[in-house]
Amino acid sequence: MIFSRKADERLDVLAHIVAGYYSLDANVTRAWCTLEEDSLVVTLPFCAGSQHAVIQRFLLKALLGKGYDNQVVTVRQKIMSSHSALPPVTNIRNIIAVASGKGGVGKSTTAVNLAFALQQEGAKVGILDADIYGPSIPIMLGNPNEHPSSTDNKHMQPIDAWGLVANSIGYLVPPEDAAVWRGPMASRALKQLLDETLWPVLDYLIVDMPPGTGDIQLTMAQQVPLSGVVVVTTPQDLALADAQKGIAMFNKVNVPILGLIENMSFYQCRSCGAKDYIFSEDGGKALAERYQLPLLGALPLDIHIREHADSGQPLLVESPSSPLAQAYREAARALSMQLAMSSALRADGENHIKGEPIGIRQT
Ligand SMILES: Nc1ncnc2c1ncn2[C@@H]1O[C@H](COP(=O)(O)OP(=O)(O)OP(=O)(O)O)[C@@H](O)[C@H]1O
Repeated sequence: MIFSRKADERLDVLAHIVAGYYSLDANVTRAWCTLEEDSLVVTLPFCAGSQHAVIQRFLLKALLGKGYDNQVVTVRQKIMSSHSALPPVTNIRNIIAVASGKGGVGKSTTAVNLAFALQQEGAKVGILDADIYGPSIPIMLGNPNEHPSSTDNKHMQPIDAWGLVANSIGYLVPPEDAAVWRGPMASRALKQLLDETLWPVLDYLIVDMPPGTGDIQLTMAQQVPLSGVVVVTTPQDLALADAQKGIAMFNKVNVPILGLIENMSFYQCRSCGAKDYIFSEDGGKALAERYQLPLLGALPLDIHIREHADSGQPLLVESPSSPLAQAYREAARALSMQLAMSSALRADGENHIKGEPIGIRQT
């Protein structure tokens, strides 16, 4: 009895420290704190693998400050399935759409880099190219000539690319074929890509949506059991106006908007380091404030981002320690945390998770 009261006290103290670290309520973080043997364990419901050691050091120091010395603290993470209005897809815990109101703002580039960033934070990640009319994911993953294999002519094995799994209409038909499809055919193709791919167990499937807010996008948003959406915009007025239409569209179909990513926020001169706000300044921040949405990240207009996308050598794989890779990982952590904090868990638990993750390398 005395032991369990002492253990509870220790867990309460730990929960308060974790709450302080993440600016959350201790009622929330208390559920993350458990005792295993005599070790304190913090299980984060979001991915932040690169931060576990930092958090552990912080917790040990804070515990010591409260008179708890010689503690053993373990930090780990476990990502759960969040609620979506539609039935889940087998083996996928969370489906996150990356959308933009306007074309060419860097939606696909952001989707690919966020997918790798989530993976580097310890999540199992897949990417689905829903941009049926202009699939660019195969080029960005450096494997445009691959085709998914099938043993029963019904289901496809996703393409394994740098530890992610991926599928895209670009792996299946020549671009000129898909370009002439009408809306219902494009929507059907997306649904088939989603349902007929043999996804391994994934914490996140990132869906690169087609740009715009027309009927096709609306139908797609209604067909896919989305846990949430990230809206990519540049700070420019024109892009912001279209991003607002995107926000309105997802609100209409009750898909939670997890936040905004401002792409091409600024350009930093490589010689003198001066920043130029080519597409205007702080537009994404102002939009986020107006809609009370988190600004999950702001990425510069940078030649390396373009070069890696074009060459099919992903930035986060090739230069994982670069400041750009760090900025994407920071945005990925914010996204993962936002999803975990803002959505309810699936009421039916994890019945749709049918096995162990397969074929995915950990970085
Ligand atoms: N932050 C950035 N810095 C430099 N170039 C970028 C950046 N983001 C995207 N690009 C480049 O801008 C172009 C458009 O990017 P991308 O294809 O990702 O946009 P999109 O919004 O998905 O376009 P679409 O509307 O065609 O789907 C690409 O050449 C890409 O390499």
